[in-house]
Amino acid sequence: MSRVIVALDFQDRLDALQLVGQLDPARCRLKVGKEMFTRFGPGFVQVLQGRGFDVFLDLKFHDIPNTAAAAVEAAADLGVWMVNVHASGGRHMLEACARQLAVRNADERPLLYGVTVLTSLTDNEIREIGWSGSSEEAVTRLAGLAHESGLDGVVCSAMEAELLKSRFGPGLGLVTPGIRPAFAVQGDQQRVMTPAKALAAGSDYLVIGRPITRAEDPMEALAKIEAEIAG
Ligand SMILES: O=C(O)c1cc(=O)[nH]c(=O)n1[C@@H]1O[C@H](COP(=O)(O)O)[C@@H](O)[C@H]1O
Repeated sequence: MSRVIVALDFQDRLDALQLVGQLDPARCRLKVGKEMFTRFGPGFVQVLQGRGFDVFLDLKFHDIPNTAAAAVEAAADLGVWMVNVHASGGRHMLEACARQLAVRNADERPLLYGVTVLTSLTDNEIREIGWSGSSEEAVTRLAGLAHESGLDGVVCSAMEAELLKSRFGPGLGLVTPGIRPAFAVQGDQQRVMTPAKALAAGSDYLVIGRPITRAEDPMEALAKIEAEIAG
């Protein structure tokens, strides 16, 4: 199964479905984030699932434990493959979310991932927020918290993947956005890496949006990424 997750960030439902119509569930999974979920709701996720795709519901929940756990439960009821929360929501929130899913059979619950430090943040911005240390230190701290709290993995930049795998071992899954093939522009992402380098560093899943979705020929872009990974 492919390790590519295509980020569907579209304003227009038909534009998104036109791309999805060209994609094969054996070649990628799909991510639905805040923009499309807010516009088109759970029905849109169900359409994608009906077409055979595993869906990563990327709503980055961050709230009091009771509310966050209930939101994670709603994602599980929707049947998504993966859901995420902000690891900075704290230990009690993370544990409550993990506990909420633990009552389900392993194959009947989504994977639960914790967002560490957004790939768009620089060390300067991290300091401005008030987190101590470099991005690597903040990511390691939050990944440790997520791991101890029973999450399946974390969302981080591929630049931290090697460090996290060596620190926490293969039991902590890594989803890495901020993937930029050589042919793509960096845009608002700061901590970026190419697909092949990210996998070599220890990423389990690559989240790739605009380099595919905004390419002149999205299928050609995906094929180039697959060739880079294979080669
Ligand atoms: O949780 C995420 O998926 C996420 C976390 C993060 O730190 N950085 C990040 O870019 N993302 C998401 O990954 C996608 C990246 O898209 P592109 O920058 O277009 O490849 C977007 O949908 C972001 O919302």
